[in-house]
Amino acid sequence: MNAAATPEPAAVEIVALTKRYAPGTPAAVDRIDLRIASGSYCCLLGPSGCGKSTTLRMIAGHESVSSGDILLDNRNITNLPAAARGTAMMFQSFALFPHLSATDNVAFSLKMKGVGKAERHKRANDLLERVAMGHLAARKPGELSGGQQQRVALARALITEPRVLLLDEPLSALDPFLRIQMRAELRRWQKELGLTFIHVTHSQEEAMALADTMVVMNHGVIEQVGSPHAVYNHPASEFVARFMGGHNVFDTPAGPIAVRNDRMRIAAAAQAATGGALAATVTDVEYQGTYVLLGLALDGVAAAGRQNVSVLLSEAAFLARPYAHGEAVHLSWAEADARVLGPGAKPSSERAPAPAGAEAARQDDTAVLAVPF
Ligand SMILES: Nc1ncnc2c1ncn2[C@@H]1O[C@H](COP(=O)(O)OP(=O)(O)OP(=O)(O)O)[C@@H](O)[C@H]1O
Repeated sequence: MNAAATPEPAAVEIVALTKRYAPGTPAAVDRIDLRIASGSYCCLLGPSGCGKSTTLRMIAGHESVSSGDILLDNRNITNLPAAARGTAMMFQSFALFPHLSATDNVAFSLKMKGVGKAERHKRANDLLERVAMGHLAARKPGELSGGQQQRVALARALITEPRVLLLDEPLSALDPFLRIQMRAELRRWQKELGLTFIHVTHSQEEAMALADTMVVMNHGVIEQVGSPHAVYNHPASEFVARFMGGHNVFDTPAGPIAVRNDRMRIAAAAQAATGGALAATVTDVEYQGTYVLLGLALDGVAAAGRQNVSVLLSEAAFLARPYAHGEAVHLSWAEADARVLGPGAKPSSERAPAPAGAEAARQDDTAVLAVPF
């Protein structure tokens, strides 16, 4: 790649994409449809085994497709070899050659293509300059920090002039501090390069920090697609609300609802208005600095798995009225903060007609005193 030139980003379209590893087994990826905007940062997110890496590998051409299509700027790349697709992959472990310098690692694919030494070294060093690694170009991977290795891995992926960069858990080999630092760098590079990035992660926090578009997957299907703000504020299903965290799910006569834990209203049991607020007991008080996280158990609720509720208070609110372990309280929320949850996506074999709207926010701000059943 000419370090000064930025290739046009490409839009990726996935149509009814399916992967079944063996006949008779459930599909690892089950008829998913997705359009990823050109020049955007897309995160595929979901629990282990949900099919996100399989999806990425099919886009990369490292895994065959059982059925469906993958288009890159309207060009059907489904059956093209990996090297002919216009994609490049950056792996979790960076997969650098330990015996080669940073320059030779980056230049490797050009060498395979028969590009002369002077030319390939120039292009590799230009790219290393671009990721602020020019001064360490002669070092081998073992002489570089994790973050520096990641920059070399990025330069190596970019040397093939990809239109789309595919990143498979690119931060998970780094320690937590470096992970946050490199996350910011990835985002900056994506904006600077203007490329389409598709990044697989199991971390909600990472996806929220990076993505223009989040794709939440479960059991081989897509549960929800949207901006981090949209997904966090309007989870489409109970799975998304629980997987994203920071939400409580309650059963109500109208169906399950989600309420963000920072939108919960809490009052001492003695002060609460009678009639309907949920009685609960504080089971845990966790100081988090800016916030204090209260863990609570609902009183007298039989439904397994939904008894535990969390409430996030600002430090100031908590200091103004500290709650103590074992204290009896009442919980409620404004109706505008309740999100009605749809049934969630199902694998195509079980798929029912589209769920009803996922959100039932109202304009009024009256407290709902919903009672679980
Ligand atoms: N090579 C394979 N052969 C058979 N089954 C596979 C293979 N690779 C993955 N699977 C299965 O396909 C499903 C999806 O796996 P995949 O690796 O795509 O999930 P993932 O969401 O990326 O999970 P993780 O975060 O653990 O990597 C899982 O049930 C997995 O066991």
